[in-house]
Amino acid sequence: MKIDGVPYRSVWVDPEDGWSVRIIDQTRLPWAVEILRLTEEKQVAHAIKSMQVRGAPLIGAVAAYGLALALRRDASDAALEGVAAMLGATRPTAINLRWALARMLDALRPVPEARRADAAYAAAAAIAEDDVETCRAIGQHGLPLIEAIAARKTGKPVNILTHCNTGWIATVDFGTALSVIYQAHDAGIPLHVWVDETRPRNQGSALTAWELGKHGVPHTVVADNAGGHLMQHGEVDICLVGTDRVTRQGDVANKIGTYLKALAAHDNNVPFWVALPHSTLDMSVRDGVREIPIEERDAREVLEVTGQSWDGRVQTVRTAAPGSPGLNPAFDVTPARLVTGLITERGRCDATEAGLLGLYPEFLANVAAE
Ligand SMILES: CSC[C@H]1O[C@H](OP(=O)(O)O)[C@H](O)[C@@H]1O
Repeated sequence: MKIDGVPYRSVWVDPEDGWSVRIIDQTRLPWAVEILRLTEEKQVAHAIKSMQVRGAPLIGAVAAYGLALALRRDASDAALEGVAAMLGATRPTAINLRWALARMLDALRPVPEARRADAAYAAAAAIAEDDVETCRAIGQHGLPLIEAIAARKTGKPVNILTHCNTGWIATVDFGTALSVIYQAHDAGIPLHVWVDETRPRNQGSALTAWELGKHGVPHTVVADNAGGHLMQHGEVDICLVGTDRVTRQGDVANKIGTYLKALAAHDNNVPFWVALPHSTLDMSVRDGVREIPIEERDAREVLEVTGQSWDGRVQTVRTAAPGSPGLNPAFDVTPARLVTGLITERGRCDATEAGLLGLYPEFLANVAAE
């Protein structure tokens, strides 16, 4: 996607040296576009843990490049396995991280050490390119949903509510739920996006609002707790969100607060659609509420907030009463019964095992083997 007319991806190999890895530091957005140069796997691990890069598909792609960086220095079996395990432990909920590292290990274990680094860069690039094409396709398969609503609204904008950030900076490019929004906007469909601020890290107000503004998409930032009210008053035509892991029965792990939005949507008969690439599927898990590990982040993210002061300085201030403890679960799980449907790169389906197997029959073998 473009930043002020200049095309960017959210991760890339530096063309100057051909091996270091470039990322946009998302903790500096929307106040500054700062490009970081990563040269070793520890920097990649920090970037993922600190959310300099975040977003389920993106952290998988960046971890893949982190493994390639490590293998430049040490391509031994021990290094391969050890660095993959270290990077895989950075964040527990998004299955894309494990998916990408498993794909890298499958590709690299058979390769002789002398050729492993080159093979790792090729495998990481393949993951990145797969994500770009996958996210583009997600947008295409979601577009008919917006077109159908637009047809009923006779020229009035389609009102879409989204949670967290599922845009091009949550993926290698295009995004997932936002890929649908971008394609509908670019197709000339009048639309408006309610952007959940998405406490506590404000991925909505800081990242989604920034992305949509750069692309000229009409939007309004709202408090997370406003969504139910908007739905009660007919101000939301559809909810479109991303996900960090979808289980075999269609349960959806996503940013904390998604479950509450889904409950409000269900109560107000608002369609609740979830966009995901194949790398977000976890067919090894059935009951998401019981089985998906929920990342618990530093409570300071809840007790404090980072923003820009009137004199332009980016500061972090405490908003909670001094001395009060906090709790910071970063994700929740929306049961499949609250999900209207899933939008994937292969098409749309019900949030059910049958729906997913219809789009991904290759997983049938796994299920049958159980
Ligand atoms: C395109 S999926 C993005 C997904 O990841 C986000 O989590 P985080 O910002 O903590 O990495 C959020 O759950 C989004 O829906």
